[in-house]
Amino acid sequence: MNENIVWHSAIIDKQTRAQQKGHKPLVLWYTGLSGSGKSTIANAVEARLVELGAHTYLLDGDNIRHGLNRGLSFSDEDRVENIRRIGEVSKLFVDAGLIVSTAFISPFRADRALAKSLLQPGEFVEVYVDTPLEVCEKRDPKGLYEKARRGEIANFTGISSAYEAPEMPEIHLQTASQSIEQSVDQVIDYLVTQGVLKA
Ligand SMILES: Nc1ncnc2c1ncn2[C@@H]1O[C@H](COP(=O)(O)OS(=O)(=O)O)[C@@H](OP(=O)(O)O)[C@H]1O
Ligand SMILES: Nc1ncnc2c1ncn2[C@@H]1O[C@H](COP(=O)(O)OP(=O)(O)O)[C@@H](O)[C@H]1O
Repeated sequence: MNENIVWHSAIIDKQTRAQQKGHKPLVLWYTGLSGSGKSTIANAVEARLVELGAHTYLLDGDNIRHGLNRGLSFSDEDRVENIRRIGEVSKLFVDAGLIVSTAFISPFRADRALAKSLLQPGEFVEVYVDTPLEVCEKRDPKGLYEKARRGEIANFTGISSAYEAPEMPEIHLQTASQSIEQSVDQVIDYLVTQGVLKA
């Protein structure tokens, strides 16, 4: 880091912005295999949050890889960098007072821990979208599992690249046995219980 770059404190801080918005800022960090339901659930939760008057922003893996993280591959090294940047961007959006949702596979525990370490206690809510590989593969919404099985995609998560499941997620969604609506309710209930939102 350049020693001539000095951190500048702002007059308007996170607390002030949170007060203005009427809810606590935090990140809902969805993690799970491709096709587990991260985007679907994160979008549905965000829609519910907006109905409840919350100020939100959604960072979605596929979209971010078209812009900010264009050029990063699916090697372990590039996934680490992908998630490091998303952690930093999430921190900025939390600082802006928003309820941020991130929908990335984020397969490695150490990288999720790094993202968590950038935030204050309670601001990083790990949402494990726990869907067995067989179910994801059956859904195969983008046809990627079929391609990966044919050997047309290298380093595919769950097949030829590792996924390290969360050990103590704040929210555990089991989409093989619960509907999208039930998952949305579970996330919203958690936020109400934690005093992030008013019921
Ligand atoms: N090799 C390989 N492995 C896994 N996923 C692949 C791969 N190649 C492309 N895709 C598509 O990219 C999406 C995952 O991107 P992420 O940025 O979330 O991945 S990661 O967090 O860096 O591991 C993932 O999107 P989701 O299905 O929404 O998870 C896939 O559509
Ligand atoms: N109970 C469920 N919860 C979440 N998604 C489900 C469920 N049942 C079926 N699906 C479908 O599974 C697919 C999940 O895809 P997506 O949300 O893109 O996952 P991801 O972002 O994790 O890759 C969607 O087509 C969704 O409609």
